[in-house]
Amino acid sequence: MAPVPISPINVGHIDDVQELRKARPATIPERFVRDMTERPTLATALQPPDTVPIIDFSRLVKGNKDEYKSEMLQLTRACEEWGFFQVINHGIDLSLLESIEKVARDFFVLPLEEKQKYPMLPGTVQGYGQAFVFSEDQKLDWCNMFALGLEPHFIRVPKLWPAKPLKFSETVEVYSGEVRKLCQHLLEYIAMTLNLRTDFFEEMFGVAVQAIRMNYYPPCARPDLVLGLSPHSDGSALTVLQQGKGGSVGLQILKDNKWMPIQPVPNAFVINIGDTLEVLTNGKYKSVEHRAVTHKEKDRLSIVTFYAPSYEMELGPIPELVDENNPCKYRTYNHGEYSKHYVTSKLQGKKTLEFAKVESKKPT
Ligand SMILES: COC(=O)C(/C=C/C1=C(C)CCCC1(C)C)=C/O[C@H]1C=C(C)C(=O)O1
Ligand SMILES: O=C(O)CCC(=O)C(=O)O
Ligand SMILES: [Fe+2]
Repeated sequence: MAPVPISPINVGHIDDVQELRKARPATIPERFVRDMTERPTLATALQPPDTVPIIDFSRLVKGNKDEYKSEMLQLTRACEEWGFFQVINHGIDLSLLESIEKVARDFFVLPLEEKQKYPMLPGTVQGYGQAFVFSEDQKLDWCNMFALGLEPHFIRVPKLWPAKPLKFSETVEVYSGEVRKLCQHLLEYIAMTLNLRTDFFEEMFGVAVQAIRMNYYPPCARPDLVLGLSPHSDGSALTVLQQGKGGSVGLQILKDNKWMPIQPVPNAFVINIGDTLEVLTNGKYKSVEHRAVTHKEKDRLSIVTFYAPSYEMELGPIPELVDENNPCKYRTYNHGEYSKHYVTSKLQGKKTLEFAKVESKKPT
């Protein structure tokens, strides 16, 4: 008899949340019910002008001098004070945003047996399932995920690329190419806000790592008890998030110790600074903790692109951004090692970034 592969990780049985929703159990299974302190009851609506900055990308690319200057100031403020911003007029064809949303939705509505042909195995982050689950007693997110590594090609797992819907792979390729260019351009402007050469990050990153994750949050009868996605910061340099049309307001960021919702802006991308940019800028720009919550009647879809340096890169604070007033907060490490650490740790606020922190000197 062929040996049965033994996984060192025992995650127990993970219910598929779309199937749970269909079955409508009288109570929410215990594994999804959060401890009191984690329950999403405390969101405070952001009041204008205290909302996540909106960057008009077209004013950066082809605005007049004044428009360019004021947009660059907004971008600097967004990176320094928020770690999140929304980008409008980004230049990506709106029909492509519609197409990716359609193939993502069409994928999630497929029968479970079809989706399970592409399983996200315990301890891995690609395919269909729930990522970041490492033990039987870990609470689960009210979310189904489908993720693929895209660039460089060696991170691709071809057997996880779905045959259905028919246009899935083609759409992901075209969409990801466009989002990659957007990331490269955003990093050029971000470099300029730091008085670095425009091509600083492009040169430093080598062949950047890129991955896509589609998150589907079905409605939940008790949104007050569960989380769509656990609090975390992203390990990437930049993350580009597209919120599906007509979905619930689900993304929340931790601002001044309070959870605040991000109102979707039609056709905009939500951009956030990941751990890697926090390290490179020596904490001048921060990766901000965020989470997703669910809704009683509405579902929600998000399509997320992670953009990060090559795994080979040795990474630490950029020397120009370290001085007496801002002493070095992070050590130098290999990005591949950080990626491994990130994907083998559960989502837990900003805990994974402790990997990179310089030990603080104990008072003598
Ligand atoms: C919440 O974050 C993630 O799911 C995630 C995973 C990304 C990846 C894949 C889905 C496929 C293989 C590559 C990669 C690890 C990038 C976050 O990605 C961040 C974390 C690190 C580190 C990073 O580089 O991007
Ligand atoms: O769905 C969302 O809005 C949040 C998704 C997210 O933070 C992630 O996938 O890393
Ligand atoms: Fe995230």
